[in-house]
Amino acid sequence: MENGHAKNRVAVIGSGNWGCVASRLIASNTTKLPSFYDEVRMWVFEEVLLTGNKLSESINQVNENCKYLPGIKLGANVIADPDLENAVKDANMLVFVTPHQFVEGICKKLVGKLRLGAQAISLIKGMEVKTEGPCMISKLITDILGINCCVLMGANIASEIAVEKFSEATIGYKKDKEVAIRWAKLFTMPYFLVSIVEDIEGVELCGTLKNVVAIAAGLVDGLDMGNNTKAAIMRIGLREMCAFSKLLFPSVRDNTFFESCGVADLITTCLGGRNRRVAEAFARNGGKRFLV
Ligand SMILES: NC(=O)C1=CN([C@@H]2O[C@H](COP(=O)(O)OP(=O)(O)OC[C@H]3O[C@@H](n4cnc5c(N)ncnc54)[C@H](O)[C@@H]3O)[C@@H](O)[C@H]2O)C=CC1
Ligand SMILES: O=C(CO)COP(=O)(O)O
Repeated sequence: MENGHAKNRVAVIGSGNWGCVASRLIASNTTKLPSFYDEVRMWVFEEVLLTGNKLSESINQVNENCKYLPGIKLGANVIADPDLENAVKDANMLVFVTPHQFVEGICKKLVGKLRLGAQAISLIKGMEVKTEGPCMISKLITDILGINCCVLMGANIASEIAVEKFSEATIGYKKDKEVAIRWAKLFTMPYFLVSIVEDIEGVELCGTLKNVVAIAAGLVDGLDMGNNTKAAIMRIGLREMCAFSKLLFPSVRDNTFFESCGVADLITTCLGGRNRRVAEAFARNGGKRFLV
């Protein structure tokens, strides 16, 4: 019990590289925090592995996601569940961490299936671009499901956090600070420090737009243009991220760009992210498509 409230139960929607690492972080904390049930249900988009086994069954057998995060134990209290409705039905704290293009479909399947008073957080870096204009993923979740949704973004290359190398993250929230603090408690570890800022749009736009800059940085690498050019791309990119964010949401704060979600995520993704790697490979391949 915390402040007279019932215990919290967490479900994670997504089980890719970051989804598994986030589940591992959360599961480590739920066993220590009395205000949370230990068990963390992790929804798995079911796939059949080359061995013929189902991914969800394999995760539960070896406590590892051999496809998206091989070699890392998730914690015995992480239960993989391929049934979306079953995975979320008892949870009051929902963590969305899938590639952005699947969120709308997932949310539509969950309408009317959630616990009353459920809260969400999105770890998804991306946005939906609709004919009416761009729509942030947290807003999509709120609009479809009618629930409050925070965001967690930051310099968070999942494979590094999986082996407990130090990093920071930023939670963006709208008005409800108490809920943001509850999310921060759930994610914080000695090697994963989380701050909260009341600028949900700023935080989420940082996590989305830095990917565009990282693609440019990867092209610079692929064309062997050097570190000075890459630094210039990052500096100009950060300035453009800030200007574009304020054009979309005038409430976005300058300080947000100095949090982990801003300049730090921009740097780590331009150095080591998958967006950078794909762009470098594209440039080295003479600008032609290639198989990964
Ligand atoms: N990997 C990383 O280092 C980080 C990733 N992120 C963000 O987290 C989000 C999720 O990325 P990852 O966990 O890395 O995923 P991933 O890129 O490792 O894996 C893709 C996931 O999508 C699932 N999937 C495939 N088809 C699907 C469908 N039709 N419906 C639903 N799910 C389907 C796969 O089963 C797999 O779980 C993305 O928005 C990414 O930008 C954020 C921070 C770090
Ligand atoms: O968001 C990330 C690090 O914070 C990971 O970026 P990539 O998806 O480009 O690997």
